[in-house]
Amino acid sequence: MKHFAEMAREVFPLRQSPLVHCITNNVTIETMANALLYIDAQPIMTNDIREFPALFKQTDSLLLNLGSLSKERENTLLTAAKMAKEEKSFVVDIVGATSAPIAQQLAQQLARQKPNVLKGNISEMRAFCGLKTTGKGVDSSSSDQSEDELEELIGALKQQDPAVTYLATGKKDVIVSKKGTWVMENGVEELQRFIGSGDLLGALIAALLGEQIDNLSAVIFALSYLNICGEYTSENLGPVYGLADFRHETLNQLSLLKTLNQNWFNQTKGRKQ
Ligand SMILES: Nc1ncnc2c1ncn2[C@@H]1O[C@H](COP(=O)(O)OP(=O)(O)O)[C@@H](O)[C@H]1O
Ligand SMILES: Cc1ncsc1CCOP(=O)(O)O
Ligand SMILES: [Mg+2]
Repeated sequence: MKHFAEMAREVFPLRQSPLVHCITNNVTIETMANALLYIDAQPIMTNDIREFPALFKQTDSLLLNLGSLSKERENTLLTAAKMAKEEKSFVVDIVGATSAPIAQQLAQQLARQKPNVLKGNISEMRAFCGLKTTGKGVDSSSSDQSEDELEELIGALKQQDPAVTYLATGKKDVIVSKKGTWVMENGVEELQRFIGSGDLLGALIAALLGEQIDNLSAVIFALSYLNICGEYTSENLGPVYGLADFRHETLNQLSLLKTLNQNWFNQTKGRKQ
């Protein structure tokens, strides 16, 4: 992790205020837009494909999130991915691939457009690889996260297109890229108990790609930053707190940690396999 530790101080605060175009679900769209502002990026949430040619000239990266899909958004996501292919950095977040066969199929189609990063929670990523999963709805299950299941997932991700960097989130997070495999261990359990933590992570990765940070580093820094914000929150809120306060304070930390503790990356726990 030494290489990343040296780089970390250069990453946050962001210098270029990247404009991130997000095509995303209706549930977490506002949380995602604010999270981008809190880390000094700029969001634009546009679904209208007529706007894309002009918009693509301005944006630095693109996020495609498959949650709360509709036929119209499916078309929008495919159009954007085809335009982005080899032209613009983009992240695909396969929300719902565990439970919705159409999202699962769309995830495969979008993967063929070679996103920089394809992510989901561990159950969604198991579904993407064709492995059995006990995940339901948009959440992962704990039984998909045993050491054996994680090893199986890592093996399956290594069989996927090596042009793409893969992130599977959960208690432990798995990153598979052509540069190697990492297992990361930051975060607190409450992060999976507010809606949008996974979604905003996808947007943070896209923001770092928009700063021309390489795929693997963008994943490691965005993931570690969010999870360490969650850890700070849990430590600072006291022994008893409600989940709404946890959510609020974690979002606050997104805006604070980068300036209050420039050595935040030293708290990263993880290893290359
Ligand atoms: N049990 C957990 N312990 C620590 N961190 C977690 C846990 N579950 C999820 N996280 C973290 O919360 C964030 C969102 O992950 P997850 O809940 O898996 O995504 P999603 O919202 O897409 O289902 C990630 O940064 C992940 O590392
Ligand atoms: C509840 C819900 N339903 C469709 S999308 C969505 C939000 C999912 O957010 P996340 O993937 O960050 O948990
Ligand atoms: Mg979630």
